[in-house]
Amino acid sequence: MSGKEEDYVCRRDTYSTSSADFEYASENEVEEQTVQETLPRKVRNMSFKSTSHERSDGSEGLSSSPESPVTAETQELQKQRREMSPKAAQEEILAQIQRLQLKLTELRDVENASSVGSHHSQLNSSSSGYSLHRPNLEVSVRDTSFQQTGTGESIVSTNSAKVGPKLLVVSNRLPVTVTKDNSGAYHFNMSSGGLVSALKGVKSLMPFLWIGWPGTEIDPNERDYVRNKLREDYSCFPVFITDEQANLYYNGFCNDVLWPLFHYVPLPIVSSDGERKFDFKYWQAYSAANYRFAEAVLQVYQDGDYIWVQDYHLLLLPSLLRRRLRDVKIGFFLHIPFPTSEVYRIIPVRKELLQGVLAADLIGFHTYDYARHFLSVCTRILGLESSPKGVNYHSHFAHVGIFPIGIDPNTFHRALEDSNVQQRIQELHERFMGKKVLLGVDRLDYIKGVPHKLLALEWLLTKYSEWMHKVVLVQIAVPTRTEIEEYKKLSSQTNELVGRINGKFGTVDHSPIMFINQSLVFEELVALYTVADVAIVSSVRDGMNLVSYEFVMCQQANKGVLILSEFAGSAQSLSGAIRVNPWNIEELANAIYEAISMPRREREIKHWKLYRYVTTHTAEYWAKSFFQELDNVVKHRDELRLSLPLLNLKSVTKRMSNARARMFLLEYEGSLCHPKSLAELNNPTTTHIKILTRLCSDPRNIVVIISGRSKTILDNWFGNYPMGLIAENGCDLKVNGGAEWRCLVSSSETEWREELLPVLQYFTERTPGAYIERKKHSVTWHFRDADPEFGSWQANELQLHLAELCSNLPVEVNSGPKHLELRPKGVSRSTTVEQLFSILRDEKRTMIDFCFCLGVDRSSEDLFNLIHSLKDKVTNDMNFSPTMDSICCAVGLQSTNADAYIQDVDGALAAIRELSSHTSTITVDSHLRAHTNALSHVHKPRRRSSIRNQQSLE
Ligand SMILES: O=P(O)(O)OC[C@H]1O[C@H](O[C@H]2O[C@H](CO)[C@@H](O)[C@H](O)[C@H]2O)[C@H](O)[C@@H](O)[C@@H]1O
Ligand SMILES: O=c1ccn([C@@H]2O[C@H](COP(=O)(O)OP(=O)(O)O)[C@@H](O)[C@H]2O)c(=O)[nH]1
Repeated sequence: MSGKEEDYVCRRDTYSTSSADFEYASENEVEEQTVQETLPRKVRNMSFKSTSHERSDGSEGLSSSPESPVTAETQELQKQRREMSPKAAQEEILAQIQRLQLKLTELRDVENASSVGSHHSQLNSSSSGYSLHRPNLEVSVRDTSFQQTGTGESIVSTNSAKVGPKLLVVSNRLPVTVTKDNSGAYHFNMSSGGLVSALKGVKSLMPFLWIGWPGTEIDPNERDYVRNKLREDYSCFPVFITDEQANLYYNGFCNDVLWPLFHYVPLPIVSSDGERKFDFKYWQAYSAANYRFAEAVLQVYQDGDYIWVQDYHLLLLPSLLRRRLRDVKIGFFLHIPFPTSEVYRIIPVRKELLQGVLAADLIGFHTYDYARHFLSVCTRILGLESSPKGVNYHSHFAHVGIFPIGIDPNTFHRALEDSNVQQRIQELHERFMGKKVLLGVDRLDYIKGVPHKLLALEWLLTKYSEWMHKVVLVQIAVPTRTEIEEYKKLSSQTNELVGRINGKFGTVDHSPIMFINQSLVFEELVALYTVADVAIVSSVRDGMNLVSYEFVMCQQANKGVLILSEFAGSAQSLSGAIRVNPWNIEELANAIYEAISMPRREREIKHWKLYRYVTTHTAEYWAKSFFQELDNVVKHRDELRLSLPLLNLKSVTKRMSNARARMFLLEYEGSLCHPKSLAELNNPTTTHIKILTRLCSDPRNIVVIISGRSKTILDNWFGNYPMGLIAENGCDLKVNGGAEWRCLVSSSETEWREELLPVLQYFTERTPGAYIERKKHSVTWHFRDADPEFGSWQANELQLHLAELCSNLPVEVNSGPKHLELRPKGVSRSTTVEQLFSILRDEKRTMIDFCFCLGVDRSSEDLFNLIHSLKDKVTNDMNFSPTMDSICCAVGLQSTNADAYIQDVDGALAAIRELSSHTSTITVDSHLRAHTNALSHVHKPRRRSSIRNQQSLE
């Protein structure tokens, strides 16, 4: 196992995973590996595909699949069973049954897997964050009912009838807190949090199930009871996590790594105990916990269900689900800020997290800024093209949307009508008579800016001393995450400040700060919201901040003023607030002064503005908008898939086998290998040569490689093999097997170079990372290695300049992925392919009756069009059989003229491999020997993996 694999595979004593799901290989590694090589050793040795996992506790987990799945463990297990209690032994047997059941499913799945999806999904499980393939657990997840075992854990039944689709909401915590008292009895308390009320509206649309952690470790023997109770009484489905695991995952990774960084708080490199702050054990626990959640979802998922994943605790979950359920509808909502790329890039596992969430169909944020940062991060960190609508990643479009959450106004209306609340309001009015009440309601979290608020009060009381005995700050500081060092520090710092200010400005009759370091019951909170004159939200970052909304709901009578930090998400919606920068203590103090001195009329106007917003943009509205958008994007996705299906290899090979002369037009960079700006980095690997030479070895096949590189480079790469070559995107052509290149550029004018090169040079000097590739006929300006945003921006500028300059020159500007190309007018890949066909005709070669064309999505449109048009006129052309068949296949899902698509480069390579295996292999060995010799000149120094591949071939 490589060091990399070790990093991602969780410790066996807590949770072990096969690396098929958690392995992240670099592009180069993947490119050089064969399908078999990319699979972990354990899986490679098996006669069937496995994506399964094994947990040491043996419960619920998907099993791993050793070489002899049933017998290898048997002796050891039997021995263990003899030593176990009867109950534990029964549980063990049941877990075994479940494992076998899943294995059966996998075997059936493999049997059915014949499309390219299933082939290249094996490649993809390591090459990308997620891959699209058929659900391995399709049979087992079809059912939502559980068979009671009577003794241990439930096992999943496979045979119940399917009901209509349901919504599965997945969040870290269930809305029900489960506790166990000293007598061993369980208690279930439903919370009335924001998400609970938000989802009320969606509940009316379809059946609903909430999946999450019950907040405590549940004894395995009692899990069935807890699960059934939650399911029946609360529509909840628990994800069981041990306390140790929860500590590492929730406190360690979620709240001590992701939370601070997403809120712009830098990570210290070491904690106070001298441990690394970002420790891989936290990441492993996070991955393992996400995997646990995926298992739980798969147990209750049925085809057609919608899955809505909530928040930063579960960033990996969309990809874990997508791997198993290709067509699943997944929404993801981030409740906290998404930071700028300069902060996000600090996270050591930044790519993995992005790849995880990008498998969702819709990713929602509270504000435009968060969405903008996310898109920018996708471009900068993963090098993906993004638009305001979303990001395309491995042929899956992740839509991005802005959905500011709200609250449930009715909850507050009802509370305010409650006579107990009214009585409490009365009491508080009397208690604070003659004073202005400032209110702060925060968890005692460093993001909430509580010290900022206290310092501002201190400033106010110093500067406007007339208010010294007339204002009181009621600060609710709900203890939170008290095990974490930073929270402990904040708590003592806050206590000190409160003591100092109360000591400085307090009297026997009056303390300026009433500090309540505990959570309040809802009724008390509503009463406080109602009597307050000013609410101060001074967060230094806050995803949204619901407190600001709740205060507004309770201020219909008083028309109090809201002071709101511009760093809270709600500041972007609540324009009736006084918006402040909490870091500017004086500004905050002045805002408090302005608020307590504000005339009623002005307060009324501001309040109505706020009230209108809060009562229309409710939690229910938020949930419904998100859900409707999810439904729309998924419908659109499915329509697109229908119009451009995934390449069906079985059908291609069948159609190919009927043909006597086949043409394979294969674009090289972008289709068969990941594009790089420097040609030297894109040498074909041994795997490429092996596959392509095998394809060429069949006398019925004509293989043509198409590239933008020069003929010298193509000769270096492929010159030793009987392939046709098209260089400089059509400028030079070498017909299969021939030694000579034909030049297809008619104009010999080259003066344009002198005129245009200085312009390219000018932009290159001003675009770090950009470079000019000069070729015989054409020139390419590459910006792949430049800053993605700046590079695109410069490319647009350059294109405008060039377009103007080229209008009277025999050259045209073509824009391609991460490059601009200056090519003589009238020459293109399609014109050259057309020429090739006519050369073949003139040379009276066999009539082509099958053509397979592979190209990168949009940039190959002209080629696909040509093939379609040639196909249309086959009957008039002697070069084609009257029955010529053709398939245009795009690598990527954006092409409009292709007949089918392949997800990515790895999939394309796997597909060509498959096609090559349907050819004669008589001459493959001699070609390979030639390649090995050729490589010894081309590949210096050799990369480790290419040497390894070569050795395995030799
Ligand atoms: O205590 P936790 O379980 O770790 O959760 C912390 C809080 O998370 C949620 O707040 C976040 O979402 C809110 C609604 O979208 C948003 O207003 C806030 O800015 C986010 O931090 C949750 O709503 C809180 O109850 C939790 O305390
Ligand atoms: O004693 C308290 C104080 C606050 N809250 C609730 O906690 C939530 C805080 O949400 P917000 O979005 O403002 O901040 P978060 O704590 O989620 O970061 C609000 O709904 C408050 O009503 C509560 O339940 N008990």
